[in-house]
Amino acid sequence: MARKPIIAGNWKMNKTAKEAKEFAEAVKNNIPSNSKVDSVVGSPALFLQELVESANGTELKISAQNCYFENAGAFTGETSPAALNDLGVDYVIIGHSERREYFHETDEDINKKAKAIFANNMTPIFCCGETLETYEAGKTAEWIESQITNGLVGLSNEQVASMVIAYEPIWAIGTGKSADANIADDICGVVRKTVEKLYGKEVSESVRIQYGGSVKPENIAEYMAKENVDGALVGGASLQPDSFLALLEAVK
Ligand SMILES: O=C(CO)COP(=O)(O)O
Repeated sequence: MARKPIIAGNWKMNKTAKEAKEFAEAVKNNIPSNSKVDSVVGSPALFLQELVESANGTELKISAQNCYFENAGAFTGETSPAALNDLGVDYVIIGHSERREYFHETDEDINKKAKAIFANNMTPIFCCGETLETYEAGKTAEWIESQITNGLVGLSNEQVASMVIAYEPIWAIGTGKSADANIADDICGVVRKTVEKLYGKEVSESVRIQYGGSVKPENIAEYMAKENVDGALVGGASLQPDSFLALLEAVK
């Protein structure tokens, strides 16, 4: 079964409401309408409602960048997955290395979030990736295996088959130092093998795996040409409409 490419922008903590709206207006009707690629924008929670309304009926899908694992209650400052689903959000990015590092999220938290996202009919974009130290020590494969094993525990075959996993080496995020496409393919292959070991071949052939880390319009084609890379999770180069659209156009 051919996997449909998926390009997701991760705006991180950027833009104002006005800028977010301008982006959606500029992009939503210019997405290649051949359905060759799923196009997603990951926005701060503040602008999700505006973006969902603006993108309604178009090819542009909207993602949150995080959520909590409970639907409601005394959790000051958190975002409810039930409320995200109610807004019309389709995807939620979880386990980004910035959240793991600055907000101390553990594999266990991320696993609970994955379950809560599925329970609320949305799709997780589950991030994994290693530090430069782990990479240089030659321990990337075992690190990724452990993040996947712990992060996906208890999910059903059907859920894992339908989700998106983003491999983002921390040393390539926002550094301009992207991982070589062969390295990205190798580690995305480790992700797929790990999924196969845990959930079987049918699931591993369905799950979509993105590479992330200094992807831009000029280099995205190199990654997309690789067997195990089904898309990209893009930070800086997803912020401007022209650049975001160029990423989509580059997917053949
Ligand atoms: O962290 C990333 C996307 O989630 C990658 O960010 P950059 O594309 O800015 O390197």
